[in-house]
Amino acid sequence: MIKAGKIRLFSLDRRQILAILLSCLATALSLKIPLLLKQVIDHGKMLSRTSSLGQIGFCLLISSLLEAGSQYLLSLAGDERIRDLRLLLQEKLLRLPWNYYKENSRGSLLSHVLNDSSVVKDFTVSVLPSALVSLLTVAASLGILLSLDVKMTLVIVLTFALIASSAFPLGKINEHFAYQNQAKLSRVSADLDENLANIKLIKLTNAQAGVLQKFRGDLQDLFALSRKTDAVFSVTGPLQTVLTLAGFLLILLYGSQRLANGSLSLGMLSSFIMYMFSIISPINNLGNFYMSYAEAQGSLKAISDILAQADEADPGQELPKDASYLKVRALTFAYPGSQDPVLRDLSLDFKKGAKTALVGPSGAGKTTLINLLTRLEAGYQGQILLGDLEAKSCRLPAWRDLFSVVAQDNNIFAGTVADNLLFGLEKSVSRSDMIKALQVANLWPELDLDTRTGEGGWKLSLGQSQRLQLARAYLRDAPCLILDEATANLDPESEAKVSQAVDRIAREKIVIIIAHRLSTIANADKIYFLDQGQVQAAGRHEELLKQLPKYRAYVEDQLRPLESR
Ligand SMILES: Nc1ncnc2c1ncn2[C@@H]1O[C@H](COP(=O)(O)OP(=O)(O)OP(=O)(O)O)[C@@H](O)[C@H]1O
Repeated sequence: MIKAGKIRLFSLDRRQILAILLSCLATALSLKIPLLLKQVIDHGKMLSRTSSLGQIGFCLLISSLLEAGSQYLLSLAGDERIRDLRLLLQEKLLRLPWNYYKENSRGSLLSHVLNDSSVVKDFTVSVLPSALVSLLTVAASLGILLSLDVKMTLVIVLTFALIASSAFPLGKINEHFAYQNQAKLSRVSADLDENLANIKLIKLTNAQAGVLQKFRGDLQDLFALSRKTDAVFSVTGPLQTVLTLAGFLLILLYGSQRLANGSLSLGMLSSFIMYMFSIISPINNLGNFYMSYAEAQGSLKAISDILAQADEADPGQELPKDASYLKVRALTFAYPGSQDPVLRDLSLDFKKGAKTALVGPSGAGKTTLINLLTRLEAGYQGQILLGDLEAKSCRLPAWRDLFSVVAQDNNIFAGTVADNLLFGLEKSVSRSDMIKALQVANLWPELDLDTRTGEGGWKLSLGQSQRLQLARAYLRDAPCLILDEATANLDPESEAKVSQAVDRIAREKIVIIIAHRLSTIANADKIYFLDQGQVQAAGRHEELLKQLPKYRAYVEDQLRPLESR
């Protein structure tokens, strides 16, 4: 299992080392073949010829088997490596603060988890082992060649030095392209994700043409880059072939001259040519190594950047058993990078068995307050207290267990109604418990446990999706229920069903409602009227109507028909 901070490009596990050893053995056997061939050619005796041919066959067979074993082990190591890397990234992504997701697009994160991990895996389990084996192959071949004939060996080294020097500048160009390619691929992935996530908006605003144009632009950028890479590759291949052939001819010319003056046997020349061919591919591997290394370094950097991010703070203090009183004292908060606080010096009390409504115009800071209470946002001044315990000092999962949130935005995911009910629950829940939850939320028998909800709850009506969230909240049974009322108007029947469900689930709980509907506001035990990040007044609806003209104006504004606002 890979650990964060332990991802290195130059690290080999035991399985990879074994695979490299097998591959080296296979190479050693195959390097013996040209020598055996030399014997077959140079020694006329049939007996020696047959036994050498037999040995060649044996070497071929065993080296193929060893190579197959090595490949299997490396593939297995690769499969494990990519599984572990992706898991590590997903674990990390689940622990990062919520703010991180506001700054980084989902598409590029997807690209890091899927593509970059694959590049890193390829390097560590394929490129690196094969470069090591190549290096050993080249060194061993040159050793054998030197022992056979120094001058011929020097001609071969000279030839390959020539080939390598031509490949190096092309490798440098490719390295530059590899970096750009990763960045552009991540942008394409980000755009694609955004387009799919906003498909409804795209359709309703007829934005297909604009969206397609932007996406085409991204693809065109990627295409332009691929074209350059293709151009370099199309030169690299033939150039290497021509240079290799030229080298081959040089060796053949020099060899035939030596053959003519009797200083080299035909068998020796044949084995030299065979050795030359056997080191072409390892030398190419070594030539491409730097480019793959540069690409893998880019991917590793993207992965390491994610892994180096600080997790959500989780100090570790357990919660008191009595979770009946939530207090906010002198709370001030500004979003990161902003000097202007969106909440200023707020003090509020939320009690068990009471419905507290947060009311106020758009942008007043209601959602921000909820995000601070649930610790999605951090970095506030002042205090958020459960009893006498400060939120910041509590274990984060335990703190989040305090809340069930019924949100306006899409908190339903693709699956069945039952999948959605059970989401995040660790306790075992029977089918009859789930049906009870649907009944409490006024959803039974309207929806069945096996009804499919569609991506983001698209197959459900707004009222159904709210009631399904309420049913989930019922099963979760957290001490504090937070309701962000949908601004979209529900029809009176749905609204009545939702309010009945809330009343059933909210008994004996701290209930906090971001309230938009007059019926909810009027029904609340206490209302905090927020404006510009401050509590303007607190009390029951009738009291606030009398006390605060601004509140009265707000309520009248809420009641006025939309077209006259
Ligand atoms: N991530 C963010 N970064 C910077 N500013 C933000 C961020 N999220 C919200 N804000 C700002 O904080 C202020 C309060 O926003 P908030 O969403 O809490 O208001 P609200 O009362 O819930 O509004 P609404 O009723 O429209 O949902 C707004 O001015 C908003 O622009």
